[in-house]
Amino acid sequence: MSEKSLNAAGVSVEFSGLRALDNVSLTLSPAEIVGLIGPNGSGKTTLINAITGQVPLAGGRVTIGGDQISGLSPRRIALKGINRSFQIVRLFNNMTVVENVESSALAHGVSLRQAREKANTLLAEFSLSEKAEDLAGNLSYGDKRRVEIARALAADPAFLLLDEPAAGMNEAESETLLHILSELPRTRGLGLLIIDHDMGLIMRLCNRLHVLASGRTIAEGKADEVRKNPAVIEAYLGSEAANA
Ligand SMILES: Nc1ncnc2c1ncn2[C@@H]1O[C@H](COP(=O)(O)OP(=O)(O)OP(=O)(O)O)[C@@H](O)[C@H]1O
Repeated sequence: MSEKSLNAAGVSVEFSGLRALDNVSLTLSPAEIVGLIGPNGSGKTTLINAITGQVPLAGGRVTIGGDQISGLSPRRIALKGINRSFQIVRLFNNMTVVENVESSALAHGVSLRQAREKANTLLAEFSLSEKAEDLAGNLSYGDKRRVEIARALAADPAFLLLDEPAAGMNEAESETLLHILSELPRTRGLGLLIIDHDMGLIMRLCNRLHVLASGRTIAEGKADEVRKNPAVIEAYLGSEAANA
């Protein structure tokens, strides 16, 4: 378990002259859950892409415990302890559920036996044991999402960055997911960064919020305070959410 924080400092990203992120700074500590929110196109996914090395930085740096990771390949960054999920689920549909989770552990250098053990433990934790031998492609949407998170955890990350993990889930599925995610900081000392448009889920899960609008940070801090911030209400939340 890492006691080091993940730190994005003054991060900027440009796409053909468009500044998608402008001087954004965010810290994620072990065992905390931060919600990354903002209107469509405000730069949330781009910030995850910048941290995980999927897009190059036009400015700033990303460090873990002071060691620079920006500039490394996505694979090297993953090996430093950062894992992520995508807006659209990415699984090996023709492999079984247990093979999907196992392959992620194997890619991080454990033996086949250890990988199988780890996969089985994770599937039990995620109430997916009964589906271990099912083809991943045949699962319901909510189950696929959970397998994706189990896959990410099989790599034993110190930080997990989730891009709209509850998108497309029904109420029961998102309730199960919320329960699983809320336990991770305590059980694994994991730092979680979560993008989601479901403010109910975000408010129940997150200790802190970071709000982007047009690629810039417009507010950050304790969830209760941020949701009352007039700039946030104007840019994003609407008075309804602020009163929730
Ligand atoms: N690969 C890319 N090439 C060009 N422009 C991009 C690319 N990725 C993102 N953008 C642009 O950068 C801006 C930020 O996009 P991003 O996907 O990070 O926003 P977001 O806050 O995650 O949005 P949403 O809530 O809709 O997922 C948008 O204007 C988007 O069109």
